[in-house]
Amino acid sequence: MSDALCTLVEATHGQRDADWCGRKVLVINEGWGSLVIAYQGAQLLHFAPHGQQGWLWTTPTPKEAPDAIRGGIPLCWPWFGDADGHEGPAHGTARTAPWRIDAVDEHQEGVEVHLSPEQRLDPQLTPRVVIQANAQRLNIELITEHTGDTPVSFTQALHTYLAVDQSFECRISGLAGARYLDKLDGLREKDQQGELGIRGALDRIYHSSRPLLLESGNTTRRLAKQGSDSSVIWHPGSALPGDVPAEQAQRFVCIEAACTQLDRVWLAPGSHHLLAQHLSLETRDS
Ligand SMILES: O=P(O)(O)OC[C@H]1O[C@H](O)[C@H](O)[C@@H](O)[C@@H]1O
Repeated sequence: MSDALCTLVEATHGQRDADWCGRKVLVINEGWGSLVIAYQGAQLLHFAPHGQQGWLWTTPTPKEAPDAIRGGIPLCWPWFGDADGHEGPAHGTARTAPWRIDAVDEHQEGVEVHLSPEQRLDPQLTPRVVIQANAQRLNIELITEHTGDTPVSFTQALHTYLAVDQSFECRISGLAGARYLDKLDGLREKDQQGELGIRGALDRIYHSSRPLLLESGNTTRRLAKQGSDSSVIWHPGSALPGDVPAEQAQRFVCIEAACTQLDRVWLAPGSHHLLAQHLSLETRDS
């Protein structure tokens, strides 16, 4: 966890709003653990069960608000990747928009937080987010309701940045045999041979709905998902974006639960779609 986020969490007992790098954030620090959510983009920036290191990575040097924050779980909505015929930035408008917190339901074992955008982000689609956290797991749901009149399709992602010891020593299992589009090779279609070891720059869209295991050092994390047939794996390698300091280059890997050009979501008026990612620690007998 970045020093500034760490200081915020340590200075919090219970729940409060605070400022992080010019952005309003909700900080919760309870017996079960801690989390930090930015009102910008409904972006979860930090989650840790009590006594554990943070599970997510967030840059200590974000661009100025309201530019997108690199880290935690950015929402790519209502499109993933390039503007895809829309007018607007890569990965959509949700991650830079102001959101409001509709409810914080705290209980002995954990917390559930509900968020919705302050303004309409799409003419027909309305998103909301539910984050559930406790000492064992983190669940995030991005629910899209069709509140318009005509069928519409969209793409999206929960663009999760996982904190790791050494990016280029990580292994991701659960993708063996899956087809993928290699974004670093002109979107060529390829087959994953064996398990995936991250050893350099990687930008791939796997056609897969399976749960994945991320092994980093002595820790194995399980990432399951719902409502998603695309798993995006991304690390920039040595071509670091400007908001990633060199010493942080090996501290993260992105494993994204997505709906992409491989599995666009079609919604009829009055229907909804639920995209979810579930993170937990893998133990030997689980
Ligand atoms: O820099 P961003 O807009 O946050 O995008 C970061 C990355 O997100 C995804 O993982 C895409 O597959 C990548 O192509 C992109 O570079």
